[in-house]
Amino acid sequence: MLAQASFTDSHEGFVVSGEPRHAPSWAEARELAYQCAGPLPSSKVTLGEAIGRTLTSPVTAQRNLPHYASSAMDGWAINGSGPWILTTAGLPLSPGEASVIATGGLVPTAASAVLRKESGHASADGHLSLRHDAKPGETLPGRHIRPAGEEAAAGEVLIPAGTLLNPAHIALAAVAGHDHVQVQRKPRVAVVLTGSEVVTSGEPAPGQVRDAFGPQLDAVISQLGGEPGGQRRIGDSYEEWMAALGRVPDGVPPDVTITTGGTGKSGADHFRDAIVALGDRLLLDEIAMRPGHPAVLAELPDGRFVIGLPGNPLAAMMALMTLGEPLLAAMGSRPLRAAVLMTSGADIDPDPGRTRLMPCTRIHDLAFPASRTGPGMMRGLAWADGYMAVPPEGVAAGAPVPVLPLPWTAPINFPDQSGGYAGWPA
Ligand SMILES: Nc1nc2c(c(=O)[nH]1)N[C@H]1C(S)=C(S)[C@@H](COP(=O)(O)OP(=O)(O)OC[C@H]3O[C@@H](n4cnc5c(N)ncnc54)[C@H](O)[C@@H]3O)O[C@H]1N2
Ligand code: MOO
Repeated sequence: MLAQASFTDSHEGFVVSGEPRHAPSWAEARELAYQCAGPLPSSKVTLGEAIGRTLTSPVTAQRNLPHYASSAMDGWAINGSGPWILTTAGLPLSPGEASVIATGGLVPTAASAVLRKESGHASADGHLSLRHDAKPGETLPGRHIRPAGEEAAAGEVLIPAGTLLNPAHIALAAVAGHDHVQVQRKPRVAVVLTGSEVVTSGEPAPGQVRDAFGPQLDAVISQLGGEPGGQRRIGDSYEEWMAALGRVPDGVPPDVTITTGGTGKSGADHFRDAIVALGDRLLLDEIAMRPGHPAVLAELPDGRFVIGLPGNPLAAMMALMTLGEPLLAAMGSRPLRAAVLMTSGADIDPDPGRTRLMPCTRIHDLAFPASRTGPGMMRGLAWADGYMAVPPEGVAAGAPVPVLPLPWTAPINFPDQSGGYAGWPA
């Protein structure tokens, strides 16, 4: 299995049991990134912090919910069918007595019902009578009283473990008296942006490029279930790489570090050398896919993961989907998202030996490759509904092709999850 595979120190090839082999396929790389990490431990958070998180311990009703019988209306607590003598609010009622009560108020002992304000008439001399136009049944026992335990009995599970918490879950936990809940911890993801030619504002001069990652990568990390753990910029030197990868940043260390650029194997690219010098385990070096083939996945001796994304912007985003999405899903205890089979709207030529990840648009339930999708381009991805994983043998128009949503398109563009595609034949 790939999980047992490793690289030679010279990075010349992927070896399994001493035998050189080709770079893993796109599907193998996704699977390896998913299998290499387990769920992070849970953490206790305040209710306000818990929305959008996955609950790891059930929330139970510690006592009856509501815990006292309360009035559902503004009016009077009554004992009997009337008329009644008004008495002090809150005191036990004798037969024929009534007292003022507000919605949500504690129903006094021996009250048989609550009479709505619009159904009764209180006279100046302290008597209460039923109005002639009151609805039938207004004085029946239990009327307009919310009994204790109506919503849940003490001990009942209100929110099971595994629930993705929405605002209503949080309100439910609050009314049940909880201040904190146990949730799945999100992986903290730090970003190291490399390249002395990369500038962060304005129009770049010839030989410079404007940073495509800094302004958006943290948002994508959040959409993939991670917690952004800070960004750092370095140049291209080996020393800078060593410092950025080796140093545990102040405060909470990241669970994952994502780097951009420097994944090439030229003398100018130091990512691999730094990884090896730090004693890291290269879990994956190169993927048989395009773009993004130089992507790397490594594990540091202290258990932190490093994802090396290529510098070309589209290549980096496709490599992030291939490695980052599965890794963060595994750490967040979420399933690996399956591709959906869609019908290709176009013929796509073979590209022997590698999967092509092509941003695509959905038109009348057909998937069409987007245009302007060179490895360094962003225009195609910007308008895409997802990306196709085109197999090495290509795909004919009208034939099925696996398609995955992008983190920012998932909720709206892929309603039909039937025919989910779990893996690519190795
Ligand atoms: N001799 C070979 N050269 C290259 C190969 C190869 O196989 N043999 N592969 C090409 C492919 S494919 C890719 S992808 C890149 C990988 O490059 P690196 O990861 O080493 O990245 P850099 O060389 O640092 O940068 C590549 C490209 O991306 C631009 N870049 C870098 N950072 C940013 C950023 N933050 N925002 C926007 N653009 C960025 C950088 O300026 C370069 O233009 O290698 C190919 N070469
Ligand atoms: O990974 Mo490179 O961008 O194929 O182009």
